[in-house]
Amino acid sequence: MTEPVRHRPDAIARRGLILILSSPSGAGKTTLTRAIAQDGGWGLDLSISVTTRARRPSEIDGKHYHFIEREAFEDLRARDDLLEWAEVHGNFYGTPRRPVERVLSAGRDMIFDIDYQGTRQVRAKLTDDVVTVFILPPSMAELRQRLERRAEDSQATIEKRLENARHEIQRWSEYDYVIVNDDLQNAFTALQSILTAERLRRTRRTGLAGFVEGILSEGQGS
Ligand SMILES: Nc1ncnc2c1ncn2[C@@H]1O[C@H](COP(=O)(O)OP(=O)(O)OP(=O)(O)O)[C@@H](O)[C@H]1O
Ligand SMILES: Nc1nc2c(ncn2[C@@H]2O[C@H](COP(=O)(O)O)[C@@H](O)[C@H]2O)c(=O)[nH]1
Repeated sequence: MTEPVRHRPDAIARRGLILILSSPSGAGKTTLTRAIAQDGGWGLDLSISVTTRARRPSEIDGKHYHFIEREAFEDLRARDDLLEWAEVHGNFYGTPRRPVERVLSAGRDMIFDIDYQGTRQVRAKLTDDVVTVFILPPSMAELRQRLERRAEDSQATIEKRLENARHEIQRWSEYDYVIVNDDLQNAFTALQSILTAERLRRTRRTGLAGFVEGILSEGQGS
């Protein structure tokens, strides 16, 4: 008896995607971004931004951000080395272009933690391959508590970020998905579900036609 043919669904080729998380400061996007990127099972590359903001005590240069001077930021912009950039809370932030191009051309996925201005720019450039998620806090009071408990910014910076949060929260409707980060584990599960579903999208799976042909050709011409 001949062995039944076993097609391998995990080998179906697909285009890489960019998963963008945005939120007001303190809603938890960095926590969620890092949790899913550090879980090797998800095979996500994390985009490391450049910023002119001062490093927080817990941050490591090259891991959390590339901390650079304003002049170096202007040089990157002038050379078109940034995929997108924005001024947020009085500092400049940008996504280095080359790592993104490398990851996408290898058919892998990348996760970004960027604001709504950057999200608009990336979406305009890479329309089909961008999935956007907005993280909401359960309340303004909880947002304040999280920023104060995190204790990484001065009180003046926290007040400024809370003021900006009211403006940023109003961008929620520009996003494909919205997660309310009340319980962290629930929010993480929701994020994993979004990634799983988006990876299964027919339009992104360039190898699907070949896979179907393989199934249909079984037993033909033998
Ligand atoms: N569901 C949650 N419940 C309670 N605390 C949380 C939850 N999610 C995140 N936090 C905590 O809230 C704080 C802010 O989270 P995080 O730094 O991820 O926010 P952020 O949106 O990335 O903010 P920023 O834009 O300022 O970097 C952190 O101390 C984090 O541990
Ligand atoms: N447009 C971009 N926004 C970015 C980028 N990297 C981070 N950010 C956003 O800035 C604020 C503040 O971040 P923080 O680390 O200082 O708290 C937050 O909304 C980030 O998402 C970027 O490369 N481009």
